[in-house]
Amino acid sequence: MSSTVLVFSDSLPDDQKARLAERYTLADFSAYDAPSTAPGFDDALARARGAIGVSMRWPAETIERAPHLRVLSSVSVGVDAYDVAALSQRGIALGHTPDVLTDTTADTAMTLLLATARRVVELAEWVRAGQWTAPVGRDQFGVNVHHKRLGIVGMGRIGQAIARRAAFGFGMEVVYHNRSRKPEAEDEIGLRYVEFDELLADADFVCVVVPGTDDTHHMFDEAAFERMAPHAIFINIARGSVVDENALVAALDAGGIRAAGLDVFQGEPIGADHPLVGRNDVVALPHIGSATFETRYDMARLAVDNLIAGLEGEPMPACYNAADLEL
Ligand SMILES: NC(=O)C1=CN([C@@H]2O[C@H](COP(=O)(O)OP(=O)(O)OC[C@H]3O[C@@H](n4cnc5c(N)ncnc54)[C@H](OP(=O)(O)O)[C@@H]3O)[C@@H](O)[C@H]2O)C=CC1
Ligand SMILES: O=C(O)C(=O)CO
Repeated sequence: MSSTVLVFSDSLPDDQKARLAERYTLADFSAYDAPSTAPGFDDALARARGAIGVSMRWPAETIERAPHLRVLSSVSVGVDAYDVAALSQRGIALGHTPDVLTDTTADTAMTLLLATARRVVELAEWVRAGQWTAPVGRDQFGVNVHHKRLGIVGMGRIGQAIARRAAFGFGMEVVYHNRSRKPEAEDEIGLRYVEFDELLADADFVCVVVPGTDDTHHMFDEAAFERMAPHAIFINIARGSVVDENALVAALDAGGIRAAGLDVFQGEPIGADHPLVGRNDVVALPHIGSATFETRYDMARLAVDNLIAGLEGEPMPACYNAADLEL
């Protein structure tokens, strides 16, 4: 009898799903927005040897109800939705999708930088509302991006891709803060390492691209926003959990920072009544960092590669907890 694979989101194109279907019995919950409450989910979880998808939380309690699970393959690079310790303890491999989304996510960060600085969304809406009745003046001016100082918090794969775009494309001075120094990136891109507080105080743009973990939870709190300059623009392409959203609203309201460009929020999806939506000093996007046809396809293919390799006992191309499993 073939192994059961649980598909828990609508993230696999047909050809990639077919690669799984020809090897395994699929328990396919991709039609459900909330698969974990769908009829038959608990039975499928109890049978599954593999699971693949994104945007569903896997706390220890869910993992416990999957006694046969060997491989959990996420169609994302971030693994904050999974209890990694509980997976590793059970010897379950966690696949993820680094690298294939790096450039696309960096492009989205630059989009937010430009959109906030040049007030693109606000002014496009202004045109659409028929308010462009005379040449623009100071009321419509933005601020320059080129040759300004960008502070990046989190100099990993995506942080470095953003830094290259900013330094080589826009002539920006890039400073960074990270858990560990990145000497090669410093040399290649011309980066300068600074302490977190110095970065906050001196940057014209602050962009965060760390993973969502206990350590990074509310890294951007009231004190962090207070250290930033009133002209500074804050960009979050990482996870909503890194920001205390009440503190961000307060900083914007008080003129403590100029604007924010946000791709991610604490509780996604958010509604039109969210305090960070509907204001001209915020560009709010629906978590589209990696959301292009090409990149989402590449992510799905890598996630399927991970799942098949893991279930067939071969090395997975990208196993997040490989080091834990070797212990
Ligand atoms: N908006 C979107 O659609 C997307 C969002 N993301 C988010 O971006 C994150 C980063 O992705 P990626 O660049 O590929 O990951 P990487 O692991 O390559 O980079 C993360 C960096 O953050 C650093 N870091 C981790 N914790 C801390 C901390 N407490 N303080 C300072 N630095 C820290 C790491 O340091 P060190 O090198 O020392 O380990 C690492 O350099 C993902 O985890 C995901 O949450 C990713 C893709 C799309
Ligand atoms: O991969 C991730 O972690 C995302 O947030 C979406 O691509």
